[in-house]
Amino acid sequence: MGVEICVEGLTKSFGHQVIWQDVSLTLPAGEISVLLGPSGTGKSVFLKTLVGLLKPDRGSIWIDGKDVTRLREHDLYEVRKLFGVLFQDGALFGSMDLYDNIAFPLREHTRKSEREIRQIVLEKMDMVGLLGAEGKLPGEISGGMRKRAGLARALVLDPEIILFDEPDSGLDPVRVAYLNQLIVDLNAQIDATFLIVTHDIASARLVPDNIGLLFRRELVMFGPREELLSSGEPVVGQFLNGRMQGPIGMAEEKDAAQVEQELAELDAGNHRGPKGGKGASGAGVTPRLLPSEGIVRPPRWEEIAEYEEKMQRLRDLRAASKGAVGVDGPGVTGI
Ligand SMILES: Nc1ncnc2c1ncn2[C@@H]1O[C@H](COP(=O)(O)OP(=O)(O)OP(=O)(O)O)[C@@H](O)[C@H]1O
Repeated sequence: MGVEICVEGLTKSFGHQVIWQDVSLTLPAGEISVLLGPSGTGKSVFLKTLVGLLKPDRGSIWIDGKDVTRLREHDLYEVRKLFGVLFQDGALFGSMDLYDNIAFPLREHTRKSEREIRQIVLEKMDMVGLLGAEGKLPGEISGGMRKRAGLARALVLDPEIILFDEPDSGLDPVRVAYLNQLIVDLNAQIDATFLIVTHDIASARLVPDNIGLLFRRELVMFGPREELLSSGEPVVGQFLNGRMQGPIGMAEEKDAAQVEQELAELDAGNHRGPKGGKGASGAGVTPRLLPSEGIVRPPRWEEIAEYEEKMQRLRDLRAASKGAVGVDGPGVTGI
C-alpha cells in the first residue's frame, strides 16, 4: 500500500513573488490524485517541494511520520527513496539505451547484482509495454515510448509514491488514452500513491480519485473527483470544461464585473464558447476509467468498478426516461 502525504499550510515564494500560499491537502494512500491549474500557477514547484528539492517558506509535508520540510539532507535522501518521478520529457540520458537508462537508479542506489537488475528492468519494461526496445536510444523512439521508458525507470525502486509531471504533454490524444490506461493499470498493480500534474481535462475527468485546482496563488479546491466535477465553484467549472467564460483570463485574472456578466450569460444559456457546456458544472460527472481486462483488481478497484457499474445503470435509466419523455411528453407512458 502506498503512503499518505499530508500537506499543511504550505507557502512558497521566490523573492517577493508568492507562488502559492496556505496549501493544505491530504493525498490518500494508494489513491490517484490530479493537480490542475492554469500555466504558471506553480504545479511543478509543488511537486519539487514535495520531494524536498525546494524548501517552502512555511508549512509542513508529512510523509511516513516525518515532516519533509524539516529533514536534514541525509534523512531527506531516505524519504526520497519512497518517490518515483516521471518528468515531462522522461528525463532520459540521450547517450544511454533504454535498458541502461532504466537500470540507472538500481546501479546508483542499490547493491543488486547485474543479474537481479536485469530481472527488475525487464519486469518494469514489460509492465509499460516496452519489452524488446531495450537497445533503443531515446532519440530513436517516439515521445510516447520515451514517457513509458521514464515511467519504467520511475518504477524500478518500487516507489510508494509516484509523481507525474504533465505525463500527457506533447502526446497525441490516442497516446494520451493509452498512457491513461497504463496509469490506471499500474495503480491497480502496484498500489502506490499517485499524484499527476496535468493540463488535460479529459484525463483529469477519467483517471483520478481526487482532483485539486491551483488558482490565484491558492488551492481553490481539493477533493473527490465527483465533488469537483459537480462543483458550482466558477473557477472549477471553467477549468474542468475548458471555457473562456469565468474568472480565468488569457494572461491575467479578469475583473469581477466581467466575470459576473459572463457567468450570468452562461446560466441563461447564451454560451457560444468553443467547447459547450451548461452552467458551472457543465458535462457533470462522467464515467471513470477502470483497469484493463486481465489486470487483477485489488479490493479498492473492485469497489470502484462496482460503484461505476451502478452509476452507469443510473445514467442509462435517466437517458431512457428522457427518451420516453421526449417521445410521449411528460407523464405519458405511451400505453
Ligand atoms: N527556481 C525558481 N526560481 C524562481 N522562480 C521560479 C523557480 N521555479 C519556478 N519559478 C516560477 O514559479 C512560477 C510557477 O512555475 P511552475 O513551473 O511551477 O508553474 P506550472 O503551474 O507548473 O506551469 P505550467 O503549467 O506552464 O508548466 C513561475 O512564475 C516560475 O517562473
